[in-house]
Amino acid sequence: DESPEDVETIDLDLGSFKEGSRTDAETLKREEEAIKLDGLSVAQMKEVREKAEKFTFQTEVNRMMKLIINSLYRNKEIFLRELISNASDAIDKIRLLALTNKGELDTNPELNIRIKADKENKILHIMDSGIGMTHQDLINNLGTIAKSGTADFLSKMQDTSKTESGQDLNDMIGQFGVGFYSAFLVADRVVVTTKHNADKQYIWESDANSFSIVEDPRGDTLKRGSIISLHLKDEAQDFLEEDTVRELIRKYSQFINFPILMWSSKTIEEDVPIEEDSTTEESEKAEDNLEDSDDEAKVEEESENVDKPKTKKVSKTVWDWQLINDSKPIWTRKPADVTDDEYTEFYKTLTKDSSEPLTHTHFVAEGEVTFKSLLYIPKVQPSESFNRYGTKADNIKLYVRRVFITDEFNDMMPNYLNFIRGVVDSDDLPLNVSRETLQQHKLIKVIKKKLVRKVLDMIKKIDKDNYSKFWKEYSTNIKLGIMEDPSNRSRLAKLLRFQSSNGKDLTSLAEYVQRMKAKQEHIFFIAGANRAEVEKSPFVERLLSKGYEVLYLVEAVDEYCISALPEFDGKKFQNVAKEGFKLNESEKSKSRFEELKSTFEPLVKWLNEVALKDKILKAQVSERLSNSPCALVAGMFGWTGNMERLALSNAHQKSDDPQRSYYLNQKKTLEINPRHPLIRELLRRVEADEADSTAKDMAVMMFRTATLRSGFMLQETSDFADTIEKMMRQSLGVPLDEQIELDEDDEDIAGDTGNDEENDNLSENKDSEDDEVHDEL
Ligand SMILES: Nc1ncnc2c1ncn2[C@@H]1O[C@H](COP(=O)(O)OP(=O)(O)OP(=O)(O)O)[C@@H](O)[C@H]1O
Repeated sequence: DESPEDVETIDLDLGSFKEGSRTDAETLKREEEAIKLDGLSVAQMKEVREKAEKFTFQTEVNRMMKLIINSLYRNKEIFLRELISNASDAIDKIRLLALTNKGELDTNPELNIRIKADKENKILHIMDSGIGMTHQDLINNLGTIAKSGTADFLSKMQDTSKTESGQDLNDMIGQFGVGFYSAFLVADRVVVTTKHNADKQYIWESDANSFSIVEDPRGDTLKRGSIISLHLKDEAQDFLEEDTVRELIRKYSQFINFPILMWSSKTIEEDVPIEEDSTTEESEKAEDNLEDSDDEAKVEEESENVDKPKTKKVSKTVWDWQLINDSKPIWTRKPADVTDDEYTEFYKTLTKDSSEPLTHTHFVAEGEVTFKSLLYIPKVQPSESFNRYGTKADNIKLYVRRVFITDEFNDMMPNYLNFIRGVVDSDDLPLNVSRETLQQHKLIKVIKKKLVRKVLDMIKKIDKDNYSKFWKEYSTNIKLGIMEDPSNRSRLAKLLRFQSSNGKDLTSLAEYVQRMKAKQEHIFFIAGANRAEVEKSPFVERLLSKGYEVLYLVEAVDEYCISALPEFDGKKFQNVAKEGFKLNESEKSKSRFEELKSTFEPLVKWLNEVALKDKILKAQVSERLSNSPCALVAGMFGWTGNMERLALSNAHQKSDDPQRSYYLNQKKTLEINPRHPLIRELLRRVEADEADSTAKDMAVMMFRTATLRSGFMLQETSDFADTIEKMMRQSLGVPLDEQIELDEDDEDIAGDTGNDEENDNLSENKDSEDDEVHDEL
């Protein structure tokens, strides 16, 4: 329903800028004044400083300032990215307000960001016509840290003792951006002049130790917006150079959606009339306009037409606001016109990630709602992502008709896809409603649904090499998706990869199905802690020896994930550690199996009714075992040993949770291997004498080893150990009744064998069992 080629080009209707259009002398003058704070007379300046209210920074800000000021951070240039990004946010804010109250823009209808270097005074000014700050905003925003990003930054700093080394700090400054305060990377004094529609114009000033605020004695010169004026440190003078600044804007801020203008000089050629007798005067005048001495003045005589006044061409330097960026949003451009580099650079600006993305998709969706979108998959997701799973993530920016609305609709993506970064822009959503109303809008639901489809599509298209990188990073997300998003289950299932008995490489389910044997009906899998364990599990023995492929599910989430997946490509899944296992074999082997079943009927009956009566759900002859004598099989809806292990290690589960104890105490089926000599011997003994006590002991022993081998937790460990020790006595020829030698000193505590200490944490009904131990010994 959508082809990227259809992305149409739309011009920004707000905030567009035509070079050379800013010639209005009065506006320029106003800006000049505002920019030149230092242009205040000495007397004015003194008065301003005396009147100013003094403030101290919040402790956290102080700490951050110290870190920033003293940092050896090399990449100081990011300050410009941060300030431009703040300026852009401020313009976004006023534009958003203007959607519901048009009058807000009247105070200053032009929306742009301007940069001006004042070489003489060593000040770099960053101006915006954004929302501005009220007196209270200045205190709140530029004196405290509110945003989570910065708070995270500080807490990380605290966590890492290594930060003294500088290296980690470097990484962190880069990663977190640190916002406004990064101004102090390059400036020792920062002055913010600002005008908000709801307040007067103020001057905020700080030397990084404290700050002051005062009403601007010049009154309202800005009309609306802010100027951040950086008094550059000696070592940061390079940021006054036009070329340096222009390069930085291109590098970090080329995708800002508002015009960024720079006060720049350029050399133009001008025709200047030559008046016979005033030539010298003219060239002097031209000379006056030239700021640089290397400008040449060329004179061309116009010889042909004598009637026309003679002119000469003069190159001169003129200053004007020059547009630096292409503020047409990248997602509104045709994909064919956007280079890979541009996609990467946009991603970096969007995310502050320093590496390139794994992949992206750029599309326009049509139908019930039309929208354009550009989505990315980062190479890695933050390591703490799963700890914050399900909490809000502001990774998708929503625009309506190129106007930034919010990145706080935190459910634009389902939880399992909240690593996706990008933008969505629709013309079909209403602009003049509150965000809350918008969030409930029915079209938002449609957009969300389509976004998920497009993301899954993008993932499907990742090539083989990159897919393994993707899988390494995001496999758990996809598996959680299977559990959480039934409507996309089959799409997600195609993305799954598992280890398998087929080889070392991961396999997709489709590949598994292709390799299935002719009569094989099920996709076989076993779940466990790791490959080595599941490979040796009794449950896979016979399958493997008969050449069936078994999927090895060795991640914690795997077994839950597959339980949520009823089938793939019409094939049901069979957990080989659970009941219901059948091999679809030839008639001959079927009848042989029936024979075995009847042969072993007496043993099965005896196990069920005598030897293991209270321990197992039932005993039965196994189809799956080949080397092990027996195995313990979970019920169709019960927990396998793997599930049990996971449930017990899950810190969130309470030990008195009724569901948990229900599962833990569920009895399992004991499967016996009719081909195994131990089982055959047991059958022989039981047939000879149902009351054979050794046979009974051995049956209990087999049940317990099967419990362990099948990955379950053994409840009666102490008893188990005692039985083994008893068998050890027998093998070594030590009489069962031979007593433990006692030290003379120990005699008074002879009753205490010390046994319980070893088994303390394992034994559930320790007391009663210890009593038994004493009796036997
Ligand atoms: N040019 C500006 N115009 C209006 N308000 C601004 C401007 N610059 C900063 N602010 C205000 O100061 C606040 C603090 O800015 P800062 O850059 O430290 O953090 P942030 O932008 O909120 O977070 P981050 O930079 O981590 O995205 C901003 O949230 C904003 O309210």
